[in-house]
Amino acid sequence: MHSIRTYNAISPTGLSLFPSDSYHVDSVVGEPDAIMLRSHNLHQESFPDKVKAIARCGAGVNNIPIEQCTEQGIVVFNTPGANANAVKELVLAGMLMSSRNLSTAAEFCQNLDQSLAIEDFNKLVEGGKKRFVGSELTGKTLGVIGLGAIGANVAHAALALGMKVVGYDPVLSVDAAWRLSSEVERADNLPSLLARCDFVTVHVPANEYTVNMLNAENLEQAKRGLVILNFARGTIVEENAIVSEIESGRIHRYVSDFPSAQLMGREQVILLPHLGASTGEAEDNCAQMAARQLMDFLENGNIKNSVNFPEIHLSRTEGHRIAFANDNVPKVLSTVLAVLSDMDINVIDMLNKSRGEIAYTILDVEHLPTDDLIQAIENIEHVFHVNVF
Ligand SMILES: NC(=O)c1ccc[n+]([C@@H]2O[C@H](COP(=O)([O-])OP(=O)(O)OC[C@H]3O[C@@H](n4cnc5c(N)ncnc54)[C@H](O)[C@@H]3O)[C@@H](O)[C@H]2O)c1
Ligand SMILES: O=C(O)[C@H](O)COP(=O)(O)O
Repeated sequence: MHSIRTYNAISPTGLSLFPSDSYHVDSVVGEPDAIMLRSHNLHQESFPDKVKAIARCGAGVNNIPIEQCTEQGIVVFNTPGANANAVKELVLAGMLMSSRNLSTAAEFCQNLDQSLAIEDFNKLVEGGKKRFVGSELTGKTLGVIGLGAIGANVAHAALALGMKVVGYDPVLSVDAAWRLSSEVERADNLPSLLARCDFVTVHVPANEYTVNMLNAENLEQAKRGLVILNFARGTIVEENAIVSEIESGRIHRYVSDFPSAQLMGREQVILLPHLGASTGEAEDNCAQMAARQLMDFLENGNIKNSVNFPEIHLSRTEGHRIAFANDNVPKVLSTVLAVLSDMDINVIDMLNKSRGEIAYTILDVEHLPTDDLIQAIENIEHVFHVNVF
């Protein structure tokens, strides 16, 4: 029986994929084999030795101590692209809310004097509307920072609306580059992107390289009337700089999914309660993908969409499976194979992959591995987390 501890509201569509006769899934499991979560912060928590994997139902993994997990041999998964459409739609909503002044216009209507006679009421409506005259998206320029799953979706939707799109992503993967329309122009740096855009949207992960990526220095180069959209993480945009450029009139609107006390109460700021991935469809997609990845790992040792371990898939053979992780240094695999050879154990199939400082091997052997064999592999220097499937 595998036990999975959950945090946050995870879609039942995903949780129901775990067969109840072989999985115990609950929010109160004390010593789980794996953890499944959304934005719950794990940074202050320690993980019992039994924990083998953590699955983030979503994209951002800044709530998980990845380095600590890697040291403990815990495989961390996320679900790339599973909520990208939901975020794209909210970015479009944010652009429309800003360009047509929708939040202030809607608030104006909610506060109209209901006691007025119908003619006076209508006069107020018609008279008031000139305060909210907006502009159209077609023909405007959108800057997209980070052209991964969400950024590419947003870029393509903006092109379809007749906008020009400029992208900035110096670490774009080859796969992501293949998916991107050739109509997306490339900016070499942030100041040049900011200088020519009417809207700028950020879609990069929160990490040490992206803290305050939009800041006082580069926002000084921005075109007047700029709308900035932040559906990535609060830390990516320097709030003090946003506030001062709002006060200078350079920034027309700041739309953020990450509210803070400093941003509240300003007409030019539209705040949402981290709603980007909160659609039924995205929650289902993320939970299903996370559940499938966890099951394939816990049952077969295969790894797909991990942020700290190599991708690896070995189809099951008739044999018995052993998988182990080790420091990515010479001679570990040959030592393991020598142990098998000394014990007269025949290897049917094998796959070894590495990623940075971690190596991971799946071995299918002819006979059921004994405790002595597992102990012998565990005793080899640099090997950690040996599992039998
Ligand atoms: N608001 C929400 O609810 C919500 C939902 C999903 C994702 N997110 C956030 O959005 C982020 C992006 O999600 P995604 O699914 O597009 O991820 P992704 O991994 O598909 O794309 C991220 C892109 O950022 C690029 N990048 C990384 N560092 C960069 C840098 N320093 N400069 C420029 N580009 C850089 C990468 O090359 C990649 O193309 C997530 O990490 C998460 O924090 C928020
Ligand atoms: O990184 C993500 O996928 C989003 O921020 C979604 O977070 P949530 O699952 O807590 O809504």
